[in-house]
Amino acid sequence: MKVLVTDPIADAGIQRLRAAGHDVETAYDVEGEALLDAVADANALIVRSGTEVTDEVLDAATDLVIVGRAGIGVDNIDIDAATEHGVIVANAPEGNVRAAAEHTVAMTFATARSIPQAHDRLRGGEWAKGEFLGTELNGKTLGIVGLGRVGQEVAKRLGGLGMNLVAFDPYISEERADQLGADLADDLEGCLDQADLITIHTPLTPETENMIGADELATLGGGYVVNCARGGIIDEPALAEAVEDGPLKGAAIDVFAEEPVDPDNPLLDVDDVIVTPHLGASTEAAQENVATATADQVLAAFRGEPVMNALNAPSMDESAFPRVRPYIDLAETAGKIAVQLFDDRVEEVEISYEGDIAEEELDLVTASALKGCFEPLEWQVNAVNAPRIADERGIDVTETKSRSSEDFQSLVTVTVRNSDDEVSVCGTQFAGEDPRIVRIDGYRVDAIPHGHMLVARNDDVPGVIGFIGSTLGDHDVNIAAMFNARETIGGEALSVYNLDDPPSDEVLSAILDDERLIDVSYISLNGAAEDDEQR
Ligand SMILES: NC(=O)C1=CN([C@@H]2O[C@H](COP(=O)(O)OP(=O)(O)OC[C@H]3O[C@@H](n4cnc5c(N)ncnc54)[C@H](O)[C@@H]3O)[C@@H](O)[C@H]2O)C=CC1
Ligand SMILES: O=C(O)C(=O)COP(=O)(O)O
Repeated sequence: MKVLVTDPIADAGIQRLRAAGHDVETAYDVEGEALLDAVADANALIVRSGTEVTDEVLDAATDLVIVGRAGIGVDNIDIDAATEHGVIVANAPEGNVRAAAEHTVAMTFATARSIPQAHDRLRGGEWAKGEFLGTELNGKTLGIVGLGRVGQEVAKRLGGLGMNLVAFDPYISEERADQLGADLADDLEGCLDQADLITIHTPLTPETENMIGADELATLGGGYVVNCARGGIIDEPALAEAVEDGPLKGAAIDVFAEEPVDPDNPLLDVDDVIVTPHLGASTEAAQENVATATADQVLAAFRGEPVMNALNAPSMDESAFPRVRPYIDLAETAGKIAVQLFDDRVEEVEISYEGDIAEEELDLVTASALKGCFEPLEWQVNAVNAPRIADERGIDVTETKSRSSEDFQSLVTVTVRNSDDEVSVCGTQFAGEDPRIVRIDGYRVDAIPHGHMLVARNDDVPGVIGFIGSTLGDHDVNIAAMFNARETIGGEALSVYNLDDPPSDEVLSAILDDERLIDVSYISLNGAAEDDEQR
């Protein structure tokens, strides 16, 4: 597989991918047409904040399985478009949290004591001791906007250095804030009102974009602003003005609405605004952590395993994966068989789990069943976009679970239906990952779900199985295995055949022409392309 890396990541991540046998190509600072060319044959794309992963990039990347973000913020990735394209987006939400928190603490002290400004003056030969009277942080109130992973680490550190804490985060519990010794403000204004210094730790979203403007800065009064989260959350010209002309004493900014920052950005022109070029995550430890975590997610995606930090695909607990894995393929297969037997417009898909499997977290299995249902319809589908495709096409999806199962340890049933009809296909795993289809529409069968299958429904009269066998034989199609089931003697019967080759349309109509046959369906469990080739 080819992995394209378009922002610098630690070598440890690249080595991990190469050690697993993949080609890793680095193309830093590519944009426009060059980026579109570079991604054209990539199976994975690894980025940091420097690459805009747009709909256009995803369109060009026809073989892409995953976009790995070696870091936290994903505002540079069009996740909706990735989902449409069936591409997983995964970030590395843990590895650089401490680095970002430490940089925030460093920036807080640097602005409160004007360290960069004093440094510059001294380097310029001036002993300006009398001009820098800083703010002591001990006993002052820190307002934390966004009390997530980084915000909480900042709370621990600056709380430990004697600051009082007030936080605004509508999505965090009072209890968690209490544990950190922070008062939870009811709204942003309440937080700004109490704070001597605010630090921003939210993601950049439509909700947080420009959430700190001139009015909010006026509410903060004569304090400081630190932003090591994302540019675009604070209105930059308003901040520059509030520091330059009052009321703010200073600001420390690591991130900008546009990066690399435009030299004309007003923040670069104000003495009491100190700046760093998006360095929050730039420590050796953080970079090694996020690069290896991202490489692991790419490897999991290549192996078809759940991607732990996927933002647009079902993920699961690593320890549960071995128990669930056999059912991922089985559900897909049951979906493929059900939809090919149904042969009508699908309005509803029901996935039922019975027995031990019902105890597990099954989002991934359900997504896989949907993939199976939609793939024979030749929709571009995978487990990432299958739930969305169902939603967009108005197909109702229901999942049911029952801890008890009559005959088997675990059963997965996929039922496709519309208001006129339905087909259900039920599968299990025998010991050692031996998948079987054990029921089709209530008929008890024991079919190996593999390759080319023929499912016939016929009157239960003598000679039908022989007729089907000889018709297939006359056309050079060999039967590898078969299973027959019936409702009542002389009623209706259903037989399932595993074939070595796909039957031509001619054989199928020769079989169906016989009046004893009610229905014959050829089920391909290969890809359509593979099938066409064999035909
Ligand atoms: N400067 C740098 O190099 C780095 C920057 N970051 C950035 O730091 C920020 C925080 O990262 P994490 O703590 O890991 O994210 P997180 O997702 O753990 O926490 C974000 C918090 O913001 C809260 N939030 C969301 N909308 C809000 C709103 N409208 N008002 C108040 N709170 C809101 C959420 O409830 C959540 O608790 C992100 O923007 C991330 O990209 C992270 C690492 C390095
Ligand atoms: O992880 C994040 O959100 C960061 O902002 C770090 O960005 P970077 O990987 O240094 O471009």
